[in-house]
Amino acid sequence: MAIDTSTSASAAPVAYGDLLERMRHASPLVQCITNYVAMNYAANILLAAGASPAMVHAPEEAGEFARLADAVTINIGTLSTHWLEGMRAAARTANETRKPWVLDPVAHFATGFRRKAVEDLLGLRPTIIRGNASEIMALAGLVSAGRGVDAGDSVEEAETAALALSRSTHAVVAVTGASDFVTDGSQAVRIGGGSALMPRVTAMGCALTCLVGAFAAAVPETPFLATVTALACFSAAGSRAEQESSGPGSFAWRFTDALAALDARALQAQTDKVIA
Ligand SMILES: Nc1ncnc2c1ncn2[C@@H]1O[C@H](COP(=O)(O)OP(=O)(O)O)[C@@H](O)[C@H]1O
Ligand SMILES: Cc1ncsc1CCOP(=O)(O)O
Ligand SMILES: [Mg+2]
Repeated sequence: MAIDTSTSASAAPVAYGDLLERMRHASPLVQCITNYVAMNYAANILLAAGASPAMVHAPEEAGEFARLADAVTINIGTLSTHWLEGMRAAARTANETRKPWVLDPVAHFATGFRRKAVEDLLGLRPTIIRGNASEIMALAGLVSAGRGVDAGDSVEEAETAALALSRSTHAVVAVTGASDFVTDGSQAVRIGGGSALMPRVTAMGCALTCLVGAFAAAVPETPFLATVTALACFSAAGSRAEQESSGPGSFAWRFTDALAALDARALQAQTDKVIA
């Protein structure tokens, strides 16, 4: 299947900086159903970016809370039956109330329980799917080299799978890694930049999924550009944070600071450099 990047977002100049300002102005309430590993980091990343996170997953309230939220993000990283019920309830409410919801299928290929959970969640029609290359390849039915939460495949190897997955689910699909790939089934962009230290900090991808939710809420008319903008913010903050980091520990907090300090002009400069 051919991948057409000639209709990419870069064909007409996109004001990514304005989309960042819109997100900050709206400060969307994002209901993040994420894993125990990611909860604290992801909440701090959303606050740094200018959104408002709420980690609400219990089945007794997740559906009700989704009525208040501007977007929902669902991540199966530390899954249990109880959590899955909450995820389904929140996704259903998001659909009923026409709000975007984002799926992060962490290591969904690893066990039968995860595979079944993701099948159920895909049936609830996510607006956006964000995963690493191994997760996206396996979701499209290909053999992947992934074993756990970290990718074993390259983004380039996952591009065709991402396109097929987007066409079959009608979701925007984002594959992340050394460079990222985003498609809505008819257009696609690649995003470079970031830092090799990013995969050495746990929950970076999970936090990014939550930020994708924030942009999807603030830019509802185009989940594709909302996703690209969230990924571009990570690219810019990653490149900046790397400059003064001495390892994954200092990188993690410098990244939070860099995301908070990122302004429209710096984001626009980064996108001019790294989006193709
Ligand atoms: N080698 C790398 N170089 C630059 N950025 C990277 C690299 N690996 C991952 N990233 C970035 O880290 C973030 C999380 O992506 P990824 O590591 O693929 O997710 P996950 O944590 O779900 O496996 C994304 O913004 C991605 O662009
Ligand atoms: C280590 C780990 N184990 C279960 S979820 C999780 C976090 C994964 O985070 P990410 O997908 O962002 O690397
Ligand atoms: Mg992940």
